[in-house]
Amino acid sequence: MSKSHDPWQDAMDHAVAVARKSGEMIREVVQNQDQSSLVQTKSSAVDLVTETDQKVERLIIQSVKSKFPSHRFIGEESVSSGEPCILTSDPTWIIDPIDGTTNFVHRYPFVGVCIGFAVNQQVEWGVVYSAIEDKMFTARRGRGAFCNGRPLQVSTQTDVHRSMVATEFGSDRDPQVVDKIFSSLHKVLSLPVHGVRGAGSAALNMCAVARGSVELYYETGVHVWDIAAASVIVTEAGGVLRDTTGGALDLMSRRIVAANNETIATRIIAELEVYSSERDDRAPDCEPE
Ligand SMILES: Nc1ncnc2c1ncn2[C@@H]1O[C@H](CO)[C@@H](O)[C@H]1OP(=O)(O)O
Ligand SMILES: [Mg+2]
Ligand SMILES: [Mg+2]
Repeated sequence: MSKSHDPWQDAMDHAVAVARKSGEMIREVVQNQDQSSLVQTKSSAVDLVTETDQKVERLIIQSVKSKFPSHRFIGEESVSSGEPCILTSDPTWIIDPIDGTTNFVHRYPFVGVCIGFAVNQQVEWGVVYSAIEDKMFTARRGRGAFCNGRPLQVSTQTDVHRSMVATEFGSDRDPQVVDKIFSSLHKVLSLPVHGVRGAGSAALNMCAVARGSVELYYETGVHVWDIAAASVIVTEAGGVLRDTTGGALDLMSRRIVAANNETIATRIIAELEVYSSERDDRAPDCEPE
């Protein structure tokens, strides 16, 4: 695919520019304002949102709309305020303005601005900007994955006992869910693996797989905006994507495994508890009372 024939390159260039601008806004707030008293909660007492999440999402959507008026959007904060979360075959920007809001609020330095772009329900490119670290992760389908312009490659490790695994505790504190999280964690740790880490951002955990820092990342409860942009970064770096059931990844299913290769993916998936969160694309009319 030559650059001149890529219909989506302009959109990707725009995403890189607006992600950088968003990152500047985020850094400004982290350096100059205390967010701890300004947070609001969403789905649970520990699912946080700030004015900056909303401002950054508005900045991204407004700038894209003026340049690409026919494109659609799925944005974390727009969905939160009632917009639909349906991926059609139209060109769609999938946005998480701050992935790692809890980190942002606590000044823990891993927050990602995530912008993915799907056409015919396939992610064409993804941009994840780690704003505090100033690392721009990018990937275009078929053209490789990069961090600040340098190519990314997953780890070549196939021995699970020499692997490092990333996961998160999520925002659901239902005791049954917490039990399942700890059951999986117990089994994975006891394999044993070298270590378990979590950046506090689904997207940055996936970028850690892409750059070979961890062999695998798994989680249940993620949303499409957490994983869409980073999904193509993982595959273009040579990695694989799965559902925690072992089947193909479904962006709307709230479950993900991103791994360096099939061997590690299969071995870890065998240890994971499979459970479900409500799908992202559930029809609002079908919601239970
Ligand atoms: N208390 C919490 N701890 C960890 N992740 C949380 C969380 N609340 C929400 N999340 C979201 O869940 C994702 C997967 O763990 C994170 O990337 C994060 O995305 P967010 O910051 O965009 O909300
Ligand atoms: Mg997120
Ligand atoms: Mg977010």
